[in-house]
Amino acid sequence: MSAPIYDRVALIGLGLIASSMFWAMKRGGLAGEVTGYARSEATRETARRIGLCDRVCDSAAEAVADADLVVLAVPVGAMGAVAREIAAALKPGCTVTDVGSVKKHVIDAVAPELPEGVHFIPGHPLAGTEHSGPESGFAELFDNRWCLLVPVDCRSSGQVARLRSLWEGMGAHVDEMDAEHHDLVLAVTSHAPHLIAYTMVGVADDLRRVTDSEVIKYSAAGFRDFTRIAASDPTMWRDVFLTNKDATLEILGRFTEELFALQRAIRTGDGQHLFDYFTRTRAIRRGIIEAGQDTDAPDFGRAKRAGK
Ligand SMILES: NC(=O)c1ccc[n+]([C@@H]2O[C@H](COP(=O)([O-])OP(=O)(O)OC[C@H]3O[C@@H](n4cnc5c(N)ncnc54)[C@H](O)[C@@H]3O)[C@@H](O)[C@H]2O)c1
Ligand SMILES: O=C(O)C(=O)C[C@]1(C(=O)O)C=C[C@@H](O)C=C1
Repeated sequence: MSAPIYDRVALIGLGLIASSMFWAMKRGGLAGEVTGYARSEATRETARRIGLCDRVCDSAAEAVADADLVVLAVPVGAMGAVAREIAAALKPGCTVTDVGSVKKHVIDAVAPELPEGVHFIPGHPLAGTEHSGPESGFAELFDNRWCLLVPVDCRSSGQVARLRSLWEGMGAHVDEMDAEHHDLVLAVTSHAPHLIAYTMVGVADDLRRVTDSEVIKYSAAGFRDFTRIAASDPTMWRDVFLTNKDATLEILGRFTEELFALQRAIRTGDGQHLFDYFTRTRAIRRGIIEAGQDTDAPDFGRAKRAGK
């Protein structure tokens, strides 16, 4: 096994993403000692019991002391407070990154808290599940998934390359993007879809109560996916919507317009509108597969190697 990319890594927040990073770093021999901290005593106890982290500390400052890489893996709304808590204990020249689902808010909240000379490189792995907490992580979570890095300071380019190697070592494909673009893209691909899933499950639940039918029991595959997504962590998603407000509202506005147009087509019996719309969306899915852009598709690796 080659030398670790970082001698010392600190994970702040010990939930799904941090625990998956820990197991993935251990799998690849990517980090020397990994320390960890979570705000709740119960989470720290669980982490110690399952061997999550080489050392679980009772304060964030203790966890980051001497770390070459500090990973903020807490809900987006808590990032600023955590940065303030660790700032004085950071090793000069270390890198601080985060894994938050929203980037502009995290940059605005974290960057002003960090001392001069610390490299702040925001990040976001596009991988997750509906589970949360220290016991939900697994080493394979990032395999063949994207991780977006959002560099904010050109003086950090050497450290960006190093962080990129860490994510690649954990199995991810890495791209760089600016924060505003990230937040708009994610509003389309992740945030609005989550809100729609939450809403559909709420609607089905209301219906069940009203009609006493078995809406959820007999749900088909598509709706089952909605219920899985709607089981995601309420704190995390509350924070996502509150901190990516503008982009999410923009996408939801467009979504509502399209929905009304489809609703009208159904009411007026405009089958042509429905057929054309579904033909267009089917072509989009097929185009994604042909371009080798679906990381779940079996031939993704081949398409990437062919430079698509
Ligand atoms: N779950 C996903 O699918 C997913 C995917 C990519 C990125 N993310 C992002 O990763 C981050 C972590 O998400 P997760 O799914 O691992 O969450 P999680 O709920 O599994 O874990 C969050 C951890 O943070 C701790 N925590 C909360 N507030 C804290 C504070 N003030 N100080 C210290 N610790 C604190 C909690 O105790 C918990 O251990 C979030 O910002 C989220 O947006 C999540
Ligand atoms: O698979 C899931 O459960 C997810 O919702 C993961 C998912 C996503 O929307 O794709 C959720 C939030 C993240 O910020 C990144 C990934």
